Amino acid sequence: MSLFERDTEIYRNRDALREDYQPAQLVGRDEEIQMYQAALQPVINGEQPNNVFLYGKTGVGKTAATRYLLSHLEEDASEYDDIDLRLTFLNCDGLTSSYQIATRLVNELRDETNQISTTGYPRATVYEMLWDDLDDLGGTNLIVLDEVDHVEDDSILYQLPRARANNNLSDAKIGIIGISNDFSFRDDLSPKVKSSLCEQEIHFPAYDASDLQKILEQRAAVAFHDDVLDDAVIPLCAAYGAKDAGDARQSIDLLMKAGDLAREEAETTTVAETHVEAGRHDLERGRIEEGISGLTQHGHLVLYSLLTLHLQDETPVRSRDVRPRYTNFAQRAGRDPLVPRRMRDHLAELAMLGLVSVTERNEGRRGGTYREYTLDMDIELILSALDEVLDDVGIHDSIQEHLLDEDVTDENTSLAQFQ
Ligand SMILES: Nc1ncnc2c1ncn2[C@@H]1O[C@H](COP(=O)(O)OP(=O)(O)OP(=O)(O)O)[C@@H](O)[C@H]1O
Repeated sequence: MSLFERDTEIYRNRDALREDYQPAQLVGRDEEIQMYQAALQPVINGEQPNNVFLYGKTGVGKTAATRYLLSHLEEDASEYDDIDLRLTFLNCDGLTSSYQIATRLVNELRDETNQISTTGYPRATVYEMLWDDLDDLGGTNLIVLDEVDHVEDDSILYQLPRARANNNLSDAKIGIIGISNDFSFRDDLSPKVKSSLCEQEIHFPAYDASDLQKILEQRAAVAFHDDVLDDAVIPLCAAYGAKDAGDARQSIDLLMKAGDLAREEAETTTVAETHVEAGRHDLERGRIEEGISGLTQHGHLVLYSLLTLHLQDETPVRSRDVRPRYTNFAQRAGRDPLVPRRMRDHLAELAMLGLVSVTERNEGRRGGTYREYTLDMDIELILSALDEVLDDVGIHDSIQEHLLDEDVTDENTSLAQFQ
C-alpha cells in the first residue's frame, strides 16, 4: 500500500476554507458594499477617486470586500478605453514609517531593473520619485494600504491623499484605500490627515451568529461534499464565532479544524459536533500558547500569580492584592519585581489577550473606581503554556492537582510555605 493516498471523502475543495480564497459573493454585507461601490464609482466616470477608509474589528470582511470590489472594478474599467486603472496593494505590517511605505510604492510602480534601495535617500527625494513615477505612468491609481495602523508617522497618510491638491501630481489621479482594525488609530489621527484620508469612512460591524451561519453555509457548499456535515456543525461554529468576536476568519478556521479532525479518523465520513468541540479546544490552545509565549517573563510571573490566586478562590482580585504573590514569585525567579504601575500594565496586557477579564468597581460614595481581575481561561491550557516559569519559580501548592505531568512536581519544591 502506498504511504500517501488521496482522501476525498470529507472535502470537495478544502482550499475554499483557506484565508486566500476569494468567495464569489460576500454574504450579509450589502449596505457596506453599496457605500464602498459608490465611493469607487468616480473611477469609472473618469473622475478623481475618493479616498476611502475602512475600519472594523478583525475578520469582518474589510479585505474580502476590497478584493471583491476592486476585481470587479478592474474588469469593468477595462471596458472603457479612456480609463487606465492601476491597483497597488500594500500590507503595512512590517512597514512602520512613511519612508518605508514610499520606497515600497516606488518599487511597486517600477520594473525589476529599476528598483531603488530601501535606505539612504532623504524622505523628500523618495516622495519626489513617487510623484514623478506616478505622473509618468498617468491614469488612475488606487493604492490600498491594508493594516494602515502599522504606519507610525502620518506624513505619507497626509501626502498621498493630497498629492494632487498640493500640486505634486498633475497627470496621474490617485485614490487611497486605508484599512484598519485598530479603532484608536482612527480616533488618534490628526484632523488634517483624517479629513483627507477618511473622505469616505465605512464601518464594518462584527458579525452576529446568523451572519456567520450564512457565511459558513456558503463556504461549506464549496468545501465539503454534500451531507458530510451534521446539522449542528455550522450553527455551532457560528455560535462560537459570534461569542468570541464576530470574526468570520475564526469561524471558518474552526470549521476547517473540525473537518480536519474528522478526516484524520480512519472510519469517519461525517463531521460531527464533537469534532467542532475538539477543534475549538485545539485552536484555543494554539492561541493561548502563542499569546503567552509572546509575553515577557514578568508577564508570565503576573499570570502565574493570578492563576494561583484563582485556584485559591481569591479572584476577582485587585492588583494591590496580586502584588505580594507576584513579588514573591519574581524574587524566587531571581528577578527584581516591577513597580506597581508596570505590574498593572502586564495585567492589562493579559486582559487584551483574553486570558484575564477586568471589572471596574466603585468604592462607594467618596471613593474612586478600581479594577478587579479574574482568570478567564481554561486552567490546564494556561498551565501547559507556563512551563518555563514553573521551572523558574517552583510549583505552588494550589496547582499540584492540575499538573498531569508528575515529573514536573517531582523536580520542583512546593511553594506553600511562602504564601
Ligand atoms: N461577508 C462575507 N462573506 C463571505 N466570506 C467572508 C465575509 N466576510 C469575511 N469573509 C471571510 O472571512 C475571512 C476574513 O475576512 P477578511 O480578511 O476580509 O477580514 P478583515 O476584516 O480584512 O480582517 P483583518 O482586519 O484581520 O485583516 C476571509 O476568509 C473572508 O473571505
